[in-house]
Amino acid sequence: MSERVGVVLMNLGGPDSPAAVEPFLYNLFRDPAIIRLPWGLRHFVAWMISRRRAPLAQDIYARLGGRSPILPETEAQAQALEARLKELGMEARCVIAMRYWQPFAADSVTALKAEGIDRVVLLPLYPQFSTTTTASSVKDWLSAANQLNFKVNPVVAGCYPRDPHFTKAYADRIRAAAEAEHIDLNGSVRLLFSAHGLPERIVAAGDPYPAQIEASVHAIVESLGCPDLDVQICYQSRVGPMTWIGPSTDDEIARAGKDGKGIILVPVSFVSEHSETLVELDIEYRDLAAKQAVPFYVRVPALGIMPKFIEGLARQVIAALDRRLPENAWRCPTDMACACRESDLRSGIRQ
Ligand SMILES: C=CC1=C(C)c2cc3[nH]c(cc4nc(cc5[nH]c(cc1n2)c(C)c5CCC(=O)O)C(CCC(=O)O)=C4C)c(C)c3C=C
Ligand SMILES: [Fe+2]
Ligand SMILES: [Fe+2]
Repeated sequence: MSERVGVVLMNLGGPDSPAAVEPFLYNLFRDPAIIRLPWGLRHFVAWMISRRRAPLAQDIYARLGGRSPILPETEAQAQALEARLKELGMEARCVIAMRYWQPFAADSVTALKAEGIDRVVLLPLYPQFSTTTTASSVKDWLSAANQLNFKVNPVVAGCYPRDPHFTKAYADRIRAAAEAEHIDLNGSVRLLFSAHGLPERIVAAGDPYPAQIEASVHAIVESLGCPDLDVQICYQSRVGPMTWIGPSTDDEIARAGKDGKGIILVPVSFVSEHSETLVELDIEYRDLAAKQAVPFYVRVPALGIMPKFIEGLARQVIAALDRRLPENAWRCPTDMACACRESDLRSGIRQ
């Protein structure tokens, strides 16, 4: 009998109602990958921060009708991936595990168990590895599988910061946006590659995320093939009083205004739309760009179900299944094509 394959698409998740905002934030801040404190203190701090931040976050989600679109976007990606894998000759069941809101890892384990799945591929929808995202999601899933006595030895597909399908898909998005707005990429325009930020101390502890963001940006720019492109990486979504890596997206928007440069903004760390693209980028930063007299501000859409991107995911899945790893082993699946180091990934997963 042939093996039954399950693919788990992993993302951060988002609240599905105004009442879900505070518990979603609590789940996020009690994650040891985000707040590195002992258990009791971490839960207390998580409770405090989530209570304090909830009203502000509720206002953000109110602009999206009270809920994050990240789950429907991920469901569409799961469906598209399942269909593409089928075309490639692989019958696979694609399910979703969100890190901080439902469906949780345990829900995906229950679904796969009920279907008698015996091979599992974990597919983080984070192209660039971070201990706060990829490693946290994988650890969370392994722990749910263990608790529910689901005895499979999953393989992890990703990170894929330089995957040619992923990077060419963003290059296509940039070209399409420039064409639609009649913008000459060699003219007075700056490409702002805006990635979700990280606290500096997480990077100082060895997180390879900024290096992988740079790897993605280099590959995207290379595939655009415009030698005189004006390119800048920046980091958005700062939360709380910590020092975050920079430069910040708002500072870079102000600098573009001073330089008289229009902006094409590329949300390079995200593959779907949610509050940080639809509110932060499309409303808050657009307003800021207008205030800073930036000549134009065009935001490139996230990849969603773009066929080139889904093709890349399908290939990641197939490649991961070809690598039969020993129990609990982790190897950077992108090997030579990837900027991360195996040792960083190990410490990220095992922390
Ligand atoms: C210390 C806090 C946070 C770190 C570190 C962090 C890393 C990180 N997050 C994403 C992707 C997403 N984050 C999203 C929302 C979100 N993130 C934080 C905090 C940290 N993230 C908060 C408090 C929130 C909630 C919204 C808010 O209150 O501002 C989301 C969107 C969820 C949605 O709208 O559906 C995504 C996606 C990455 C890629 C990352 C590190 C690499
Ligand atoms: Fe975040
Ligand atoms: Fe990697």
